[in-house]
Amino acid sequence: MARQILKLNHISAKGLDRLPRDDYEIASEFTHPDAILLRSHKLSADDIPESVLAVARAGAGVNNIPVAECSSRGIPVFNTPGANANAVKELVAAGLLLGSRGIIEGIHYVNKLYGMTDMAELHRTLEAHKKEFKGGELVGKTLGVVGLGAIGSLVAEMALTLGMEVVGFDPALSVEAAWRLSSQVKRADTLSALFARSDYISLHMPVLDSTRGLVNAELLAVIKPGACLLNFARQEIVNEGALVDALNAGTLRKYIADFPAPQLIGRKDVILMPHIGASTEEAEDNCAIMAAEQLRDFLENGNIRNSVNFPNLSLERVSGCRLSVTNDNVPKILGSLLSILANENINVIDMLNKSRDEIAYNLIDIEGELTESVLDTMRALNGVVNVRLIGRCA
Ligand SMILES: NC(=O)c1ccc[n+]([C@@H]2O[C@H](COP(=O)([O-])OP(=O)(O)OC[C@H]3O[C@@H](n4cnc5c(N)ncnc54)[C@H](O)[C@@H]3O)[C@@H](O)[C@H]2O)c1
Ligand SMILES: O=C(O)[C@H](O)COP(=O)(O)O
Repeated sequence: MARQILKLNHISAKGLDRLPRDDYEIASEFTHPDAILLRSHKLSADDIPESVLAVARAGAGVNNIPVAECSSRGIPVFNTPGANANAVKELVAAGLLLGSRGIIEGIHYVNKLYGMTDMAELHRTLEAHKKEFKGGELVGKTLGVVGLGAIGSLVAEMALTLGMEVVGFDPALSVEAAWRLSSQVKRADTLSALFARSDYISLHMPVLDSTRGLVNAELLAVIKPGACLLNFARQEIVNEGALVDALNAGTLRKYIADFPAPQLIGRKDVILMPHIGASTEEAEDNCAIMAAEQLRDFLENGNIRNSVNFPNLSLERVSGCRLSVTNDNVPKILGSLLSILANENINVIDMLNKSRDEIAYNLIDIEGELTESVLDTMRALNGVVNVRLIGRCA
């Protein structure tokens, strides 16, 4: 029977093609879907039917998904790290230019001259007014990059090529991300230090309990006067009241963001875009392909790549018959599972077990006949969250 994928956003056809239609049905409504594929759709725990085995986010941020609830139900949540990073980097480059030059104001001014038909008069008018749109250059200015992951590291690199000084802050920098980073990126010891010395600040961290409202009145009070803040990460990271106060006080010269909010729209010192950081053909294809492939590998093999709540784990198939078991990360459960199999004379020919926080996940390749009642015995074990039989047993 074909697996059913509930698709809650537009997903690029190139990604959906990775789920062959003979084996997968894809639609925006199913009562008992096997998995959910989405982008920024706000998913609540109540919207996830019991049948769902996995949730795949074609994109980076997972703050629209109830990840903790998924973890307690044994549902891995996947995302696509880095797949849209270049698209965001390019928009940040545009943001830096919009923040340094009178480009938007200049374009508005020219549009207002619609109907001026005399070329000489048009020329005179433009030349007389262009001083109103003078800007500054980026070269030699300092960009502070907050969060040096997939996007932040590309933004840092891009700014260096524009001749900017780059200072970075990331308290949880992974070793892999550190290797990617140019040695020219200077390290700020604290966020306040970064805010105090940067002419431009670009945010590139996820929304977490630790980052929600992180850019607050205290931080904005130490910002270098006349600095420009770019937010292509998430609105929730910036305290809106404190932001408006800093703009009104003139300490923050400009706010450029991908997340419009009612009290920011229409301000001269704010440039807002409609959450288009990842809206390029290339990024949409990359994210959709990665999400679909990860989902398929999980549904067909139990392998886990790029999950935000489960351990990453991949085991080559040596038999047609595989068990995937999710359990609480406590002692003795794996032993009990293996005893049940041994008592049934079922041979384990390969297995892998990994844990992450409170979750342990196992792939167990077996030989022998496995009945539904054995599976139920395993499911009934204290601490076992779910047991799935993948493939057919002999
Ligand atoms: N505007 C858009 O369309 C768009 C597109 C993609 C991603 N995003 C947002 O950008 C975020 C980052 O994406 P990414 O692909 O670079 O993710 P990533 O996981 O590769 O990098 C995030 C980095 O933030 C760091 N970090 C965590 N807490 C921090 C803190 N308190 N201070 C500083 N750094 C901290 C992490 O250590 C990590 O290195 C996403 O979570 C998403 O919210 C927006
Ligand atoms: O976190 C992300 O990947 C971005 O915010 C992109 O969101 P989107 O897929 O809805 O454009």
